[in-house]
Amino acid sequence: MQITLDTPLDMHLHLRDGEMARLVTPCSARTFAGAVIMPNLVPPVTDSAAMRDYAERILQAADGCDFRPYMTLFFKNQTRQELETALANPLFFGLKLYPAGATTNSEGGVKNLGETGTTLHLMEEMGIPLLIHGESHGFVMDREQDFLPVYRNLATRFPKLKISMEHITTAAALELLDAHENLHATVTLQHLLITLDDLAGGMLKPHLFCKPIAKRPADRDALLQAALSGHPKLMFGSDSAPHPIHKKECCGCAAGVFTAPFALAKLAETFATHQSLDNLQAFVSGNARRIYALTPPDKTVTLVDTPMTIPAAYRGYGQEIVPMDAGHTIGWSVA
Ligand SMILES: NC(=O)N[C@@H](CC(=O)O)C(=O)O
Ligand SMILES: [Zn+2]
Ligand SMILES: [Zn+2]
Repeated sequence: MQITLDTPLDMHLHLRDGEMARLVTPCSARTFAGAVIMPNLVPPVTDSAAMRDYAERILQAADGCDFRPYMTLFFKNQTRQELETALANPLFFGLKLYPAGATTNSEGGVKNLGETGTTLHLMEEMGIPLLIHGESHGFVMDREQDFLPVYRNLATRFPKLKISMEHITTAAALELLDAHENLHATVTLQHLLITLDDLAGGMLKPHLFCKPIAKRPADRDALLQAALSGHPKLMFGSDSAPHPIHKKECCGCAAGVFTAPFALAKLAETFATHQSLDNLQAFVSGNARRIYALTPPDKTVTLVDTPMTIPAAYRGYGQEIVPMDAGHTIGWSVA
């Protein structure tokens, strides 16, 4: 069996910077035609000059692969002038809103959602998408569900604003997705496959630890069914989020799961297992292209049911990253 995908897109990706970016960027750029690049560097990418320079470093690191970085700015109540400057860069995609402290490198995020209205109005008027890490500061298993009223409120107050609920992990978020025309969502590979049990039900698995935390079997099953069915508002966003091994295998494990190099192969295996290969194109590209009218570079990738073993670690440029399912064999690979 095999499948050829047109212009695969990763709608939520962390490429980091410096040596780490040099190691991980090709892992995505080899198979994806483009990706939405998250701005949570230290310091975060808040202005157009930083965004332009970061895009340049990413293109350098892509090492000749035809790969479009769809750049985001870290939400900071940007002014009309700042948004106009961003829009002048053809690689600019949208603003990413992090509640302060919700996840890795988000300390500079939004402290008071009540103060975001002016920028959100401008974004609605200018057609700039809003991407949100939607978690409260409540109990860890409830953080996404707690945040759903915020999504509902924003979707209602700004009906023309395209809002993406990033990396959804609950059946409740899927329900909300269907309730508002201007809500869209990304979902990761790991949240289609694992539950909290895989992370913490036995020996603790730091390489499966991310935010939002993996949830219940019923949530995982609902997300998987939605993806397999080619749900038109659900897009693949790996949230591939590399951390050096010493930040994961330690006391105080950083949140983030690294999946970029084999994400498409694992998705093909998953969709094939559930006789849903026909819907993979929509999930990894078609939905995103339609929702955002994207025109990524022409690129196809063929996946075949030839097994591959996920490496124990990815090494280079003085970096070492342990991926999800290190050392496991999966049934599909890139041809
Ligand atoms: N998902 C994660 O657990 N971590 C991401 C940040 C994020 O997407 O929330 C990271 O940058 O490491
Ligand atoms: Zn996030
Ligand atoms: Zn992320």
